[in-house]
Amino acid sequence: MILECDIGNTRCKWRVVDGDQVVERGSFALADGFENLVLTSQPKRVRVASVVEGDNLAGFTRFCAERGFSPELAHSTAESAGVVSAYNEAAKLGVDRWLGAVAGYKRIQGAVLVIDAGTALKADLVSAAGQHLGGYIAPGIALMESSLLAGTDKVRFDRQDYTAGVAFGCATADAVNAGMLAAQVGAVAVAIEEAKRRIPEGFAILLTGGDSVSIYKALGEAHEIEIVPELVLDGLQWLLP
Ligand SMILES: Nc1ncnc2c1ncn2[C@@H]1O[C@H](COP(=O)(O)OP(=O)(O)O)[C@@H](O)[C@H]1O
Ligand SMILES: CC(C)(COP(=O)(O)O)[C@@H](O)C(=O)NCCC(=O)O
Ligand SMILES: [K+]
Repeated sequence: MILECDIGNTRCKWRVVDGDQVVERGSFALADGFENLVLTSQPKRVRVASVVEGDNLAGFTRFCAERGFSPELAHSTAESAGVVSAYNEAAKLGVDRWLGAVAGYKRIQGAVLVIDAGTALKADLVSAAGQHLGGYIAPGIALMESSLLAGTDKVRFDRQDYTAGVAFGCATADAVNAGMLAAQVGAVAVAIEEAKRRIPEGFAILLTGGDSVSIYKALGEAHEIEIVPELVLDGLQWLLP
């Protein structure tokens, strides 16, 4: 059995796999600490994707040390499992993006656009030949909200008090939430247009990350998109076989 962890800037998503069976899974906010990762199974290996480091990984290091785990950390490389990085400095590509690109390419076995809506909104395009063609990094919904709050005096509202969707808002909460969602959906729509320009023959679109469902709903039915909640975790088997 293997414990797999996807440690993002906001949340840790984890599961224990036994071959291709998922034995247990969970997620928690990083700020709440790794005492929230409660295992009932006894994994022998730990594979990790982390985009945080230093003090922010201290809780995870302690979690592993207390259980005698020697975690194996995935890294972005110039080539993995038939996918070639677009980055000149391949190690600088976020490992979550690299895992998503590799897992997406393996899943589709062809050209794929991977959208990951987490702390940041990411897009990554891979060609049918496995060439990564680069991508986007933009603030995600929660980062947009915190930057609006930090940079203004009067954008203040009750977090609960809004209607979901991109309809024009007639109160601050609605205007902000619709505007942020529109920005996400707009970036995804432009990513799809840019991907069409690069790969006119066509490509699959995969969507993952904590905000994937709200973006999926707001995108409408113009695009055929598959939501794959654990795409980053799926990539670990290819980088750390
Ligand atoms: N249960 C939840 N707790 C916190 N955030 C959630 C939850 N479900 C969805 N979200 C949304 O998902 C985002 C985090 O997505 P995620 O893919 O886990 O990010 P990251 O990998 O960057 O930590 C949050 O900003 C929030 O908008
Ligand atoms: C862009 C990211 C911050 C996204 O992190 P996340 O939203 O998953 O928490 C992460 O992929 C990262 O740290 N990337 C390094 C820069 C790059 O990919 O070019
Ligand atoms: K992530």
